[in-house]
Amino acid sequence: MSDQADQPTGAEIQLENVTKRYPGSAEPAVADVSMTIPAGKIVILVGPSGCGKTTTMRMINRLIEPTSGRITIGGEDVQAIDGDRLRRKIGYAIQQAGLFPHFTVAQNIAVVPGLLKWDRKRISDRVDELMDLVGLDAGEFRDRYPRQLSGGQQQRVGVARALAADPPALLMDEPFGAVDPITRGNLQDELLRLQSDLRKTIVFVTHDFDEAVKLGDKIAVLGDQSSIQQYDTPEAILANPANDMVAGFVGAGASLKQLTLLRVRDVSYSDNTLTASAADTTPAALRTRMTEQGRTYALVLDRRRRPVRWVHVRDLGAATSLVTAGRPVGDAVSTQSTLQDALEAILAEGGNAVVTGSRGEYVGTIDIATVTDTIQQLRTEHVEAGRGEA
Ligand SMILES: Nc1ncnc2c1ncn2[C@@H]1O[C@H](COP(=O)(O)OP(=O)(O)OP(=O)(O)O)[C@@H](O)[C@H]1O
Repeated sequence: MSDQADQPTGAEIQLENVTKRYPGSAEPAVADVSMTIPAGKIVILVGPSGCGKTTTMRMINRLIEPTSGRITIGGEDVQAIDGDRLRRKIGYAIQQAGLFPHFTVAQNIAVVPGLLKWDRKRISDRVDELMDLVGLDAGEFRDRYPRQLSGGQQQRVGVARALAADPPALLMDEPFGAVDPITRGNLQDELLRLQSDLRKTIVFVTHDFDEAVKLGDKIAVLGDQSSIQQYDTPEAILANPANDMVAGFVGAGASLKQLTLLRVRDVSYSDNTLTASAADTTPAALRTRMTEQGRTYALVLDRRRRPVRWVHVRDLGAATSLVTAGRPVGDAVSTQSTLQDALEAILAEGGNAVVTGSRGEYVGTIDIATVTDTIQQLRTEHVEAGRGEA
């Protein structure tokens, strides 16, 4: 949780009556859009294909020049900011990372610092610092080329590159659009973790409403020509879509989507599973403990208390070691995971999913009843909120 006293390092962005008319097009791509993007918040632009999300975003860093209207960052008109300063103020990350294929990871991250003519030592230190920040080992990845990285690793480099000059604002255009759903979930979690420290102003474009709900402090649902259909918190949009178009976007299962707003740490998961250390416990000793305590299942942990195997008491009679007894732990969730991720893990595991802490250590288990109770509670709150408004 971020401290209330934390000052955002981000700067407010304002769009005032911004219009973009591409040459030769009868209709503007973006028509008279005004919105305020608060400092230090993540604002998501979501809407159907072709509605003008990318055009709106790119006018902020002047990759596209508006036909009319005004855009300010930290109160300063972007038209008055020269190219170097604009790059220092606004980082940019795009789908498929957009890395230069013939540059190494380090050279890719160093692009903006290089343009800003930082000295070599400062650039090199910054590259190491950023790689660490986005969870890439500098020793291993610094000198690799983009093609030698997975999609998720490329996206991490893209985010590091966007952050290189420590800009107060970041523009992210479907940055996680091209990776598999699991990597995407991890990258989203990491962005939230980064943001809780960095508190940049982030404008994030996506097609995916679930991603918007998970990441956004506020969501702008856009219609044709970037017309703002609703601009509010995810909670408010899910609970009260402003019109049919927004309702269509929210789609079915609004209460399930609310599971992306809650984290495992917010609910009361249980921590009374019987655990045993694989290194120090024999199968026979564990069996005795389980029988004494009337337990059917136990969780085997490694030396660092990370969950490794589920064992049924029946598995232990013939087992020679806890390292191989029972079955491996499948999908685990962390305390930072959303309840939606937890639900998926519970379904995949067919019962309880293990909850781990920040170093992967066992902290508890979560089951389907915890999730259904939470959905029930959210429903009741909404019904009451709806009555309050009527
Ligand atoms: N360079 C251009 N010249 C002419 N028209 C353009 C140009 N770029 C975009 N457009 C048009 O402007 C409209 C908005 O495009 P934009 O890329 O901003 O939408 P988007 O919401 O980001 O779409 P998507 O989600 O498919 O990426 C579309 O109708 C598109 O065809």
